[in-house]
Amino acid sequence: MNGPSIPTTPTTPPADAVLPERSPLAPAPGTLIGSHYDECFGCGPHHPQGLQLTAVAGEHLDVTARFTVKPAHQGGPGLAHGGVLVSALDETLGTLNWLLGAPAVTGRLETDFVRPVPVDSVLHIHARVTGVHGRKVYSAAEGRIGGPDGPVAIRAQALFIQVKLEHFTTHGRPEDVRKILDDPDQIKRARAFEVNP
Ligand SMILES: CCCCCCCC/C=C\CCCCCCCC(=O)SCCNC(=O)CCNC(=O)[C@H](O)C(C)(C)COP(=O)(O)OP(=O)(O)OC[C@H]1O[C@@H](n2cnc3c(N)ncnc32)[C@H](O)[C@@H]1OP(=O)(O)O
Repeated sequence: MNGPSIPTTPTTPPADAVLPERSPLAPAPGTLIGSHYDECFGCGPHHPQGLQLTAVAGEHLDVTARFTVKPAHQGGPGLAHGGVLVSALDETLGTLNWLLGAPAVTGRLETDFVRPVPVDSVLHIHARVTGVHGRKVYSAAEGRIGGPDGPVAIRAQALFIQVKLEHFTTHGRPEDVRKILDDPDQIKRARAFEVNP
């Protein structure tokens, strides 16, 4: 008999997916994409144990990001933990949604670990949208070490699903949601999405 069903939806875009224009609200090419939430594990500047990843908007529907592997990120001795690297790619892929002007969450993320990443390495990440189909955003990323043109250490393909802001207000722990709603700066960032959902 068959075992439990495993989701097999591919993360490559279907033939009728489109590559939309950048949102008019997208950060200009070459500018830093600010953190979407100060306490985000991936990009929050106020998260002391977080990855504190910074991402810069590309010319098209693409971003570049840098992540420095610290001793706290070890899996094997002196080597980055694979799950931490996946988080860095997930976060970078998430920043693509600023270019599309609509919030989205990861539905599926497939990763190839190509070579080990030592502590102190800078992972140079490039991520791009590969297609949009309704609420589904298809994307891909690779992380290189030794420089932006160095060898690929990790690559991923993802499917993000666009959601309304209520996704966060409904499901988040109430005290954290309340803190955001009480912070005019954070609201401004969230509102940037609402103008062009
Ligand atoms: C004023 C408020 C202030 C708030 C401020 C906040 C602003 C923040 C802004 C931006 C934050 C970005 C944060 C980035 C952080 C990095 C990214 C992450 O790590 S995100 C966390 C990890 N991901 C999750 O926690 C998702 C958990 N899953 C879900 O919530 C649902 O399953 C969801 C939304 C993904 C889908 O649920 P459905 O009910 O909306 O939609 P259905 O109908 O199930 O799916 C739509 C289509 O997508 C496919 N799909 C869904 N999940 C799939 C999967 N896992 N694999 C393959 N296909 C999937 C389905 O087959 C369907 O396809 P067909 O339209 O029928 O062709």
